[in-house]
Amino acid sequence: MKASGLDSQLNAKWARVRGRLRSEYGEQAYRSWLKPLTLVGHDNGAFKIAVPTRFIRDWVMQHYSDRLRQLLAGEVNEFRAVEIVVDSAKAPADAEASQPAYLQAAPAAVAELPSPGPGADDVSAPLDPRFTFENFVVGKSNELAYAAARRVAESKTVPFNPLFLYGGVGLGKTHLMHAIAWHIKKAQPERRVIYLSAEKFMYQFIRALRHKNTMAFKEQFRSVDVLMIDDVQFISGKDSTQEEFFHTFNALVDQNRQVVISADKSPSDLEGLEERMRSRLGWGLVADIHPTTYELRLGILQNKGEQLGAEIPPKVLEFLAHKILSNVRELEGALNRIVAHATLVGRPVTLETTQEVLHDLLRANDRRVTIEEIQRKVAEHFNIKISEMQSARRARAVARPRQVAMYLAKQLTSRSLPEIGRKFGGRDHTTVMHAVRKVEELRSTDSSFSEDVDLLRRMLEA
Ligand SMILES: Nc1ncnc2c1ncn2[C@@H]1O[C@H](COP(=O)(O)OP(=O)(O)OP(=O)(O)O)[C@@H](O)[C@H]1O
Repeated sequence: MKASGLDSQLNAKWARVRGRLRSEYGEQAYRSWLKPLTLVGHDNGAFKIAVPTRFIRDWVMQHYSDRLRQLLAGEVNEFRAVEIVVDSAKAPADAEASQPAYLQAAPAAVAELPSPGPGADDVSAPLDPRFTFENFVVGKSNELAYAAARRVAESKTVPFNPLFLYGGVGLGKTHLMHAIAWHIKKAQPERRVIYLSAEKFMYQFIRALRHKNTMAFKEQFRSVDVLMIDDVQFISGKDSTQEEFFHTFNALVDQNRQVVISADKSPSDLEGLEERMRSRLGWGLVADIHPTTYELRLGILQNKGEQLGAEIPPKVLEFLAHKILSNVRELEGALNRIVAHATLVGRPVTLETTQEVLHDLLRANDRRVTIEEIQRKVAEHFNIKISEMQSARRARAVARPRQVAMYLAKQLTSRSLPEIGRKFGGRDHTTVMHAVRKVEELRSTDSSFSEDVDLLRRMLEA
């Protein structure tokens, strides 16, 4: 296979394919996953493409390889196959400087900072023993965050820096951070890990200022191998703490120490944060946790039910997964309540007792949103006529918003697929199912689309 000196015609075709991927998947997905692809060989329709890490290869194979194949086949008549290989030396040379930090080769020197002072463990908040990878249920909405967290925990070097996890309340950010800490403590006990909330970071900093021992404060943080700060939105707007955090962050990243951050919004949406800070936070891997799907909620309930060792009829679990959509914390709370009640009164858990015990929670979770409201908001947002929600037109400009509305109807109401289909011009339930899948797929590959959908959801839930 010819590995170098690809002819200019082929290079132009490859550039076109990359351009298409970029416009189809959006800037963020492109920068994170597709830009690192380098065409290294071509032989009679067989393409060889190099990526710098195994993680990227697996992700590309899973999410983009079909489209990549289609695009290459569209460019080259004799197209036969595409092979993706890992070659760390093949990170695109011209892009080195502008690449996300996690794609750049890790500097060899990691021992320039002094060894951790005795106080490093004091600042770290206690870890919840239940928050491990083993206890984390993975679904579509959290698979990227999970994979990235695992990668950080298992890697001996720094795969991406920082890892920025974000998502709504109670969706598992803290759980994943603790899981990283537990894993590192077990597998690499020599590495010093600090985990704390941004609030606690702020408190420690202010205390150090008051006691005039900011040097010791700085030392504590700057001498760790892995620093994890939870709920970083709390330091936005607090200028001096933000400044200190920024210095600490930079010092650690420059020394190739791992930083993991969580927040309720993406770096670009965090308010009250300085621009340089915002941009630096987004340099590594930004992984969002979406609201849960029904399948994930059911999986979590089954898992948790087993842990509790309680006999809970599957119907009850399905009922809860349908009804409690707010977040995982509330879902767990509901399960604990019905199990506690059953134990106290010495009677088995049934659908009736569940409804009785949880009537307040169920009422709060009852869907107020109607399908009509969803259709109206979505039509407004995409600037199409509301009648297009029922129309038979298939042009993408109307079909996509319609699919988004179907998806939201499934997420935000307790209507069945056939019922939803009927409200969209008498469509079949398989059409609704297809729409839901399509939107989920697009959400995982196109961050701006995903943000649009989240925005609509928030507006409808408000
Ligand atoms: N995928 C999951 N599998 C199992 N448990 C989960 C999952 N996601 C969340 N949980 C559980 O839900 C609860 C809330 O999660 P967690 O505290 O990590 O949320 P969070 O995103 O950090 O929320 P907050 O924004 O309030 O800090 C925890 O008990 C956690 O174990």
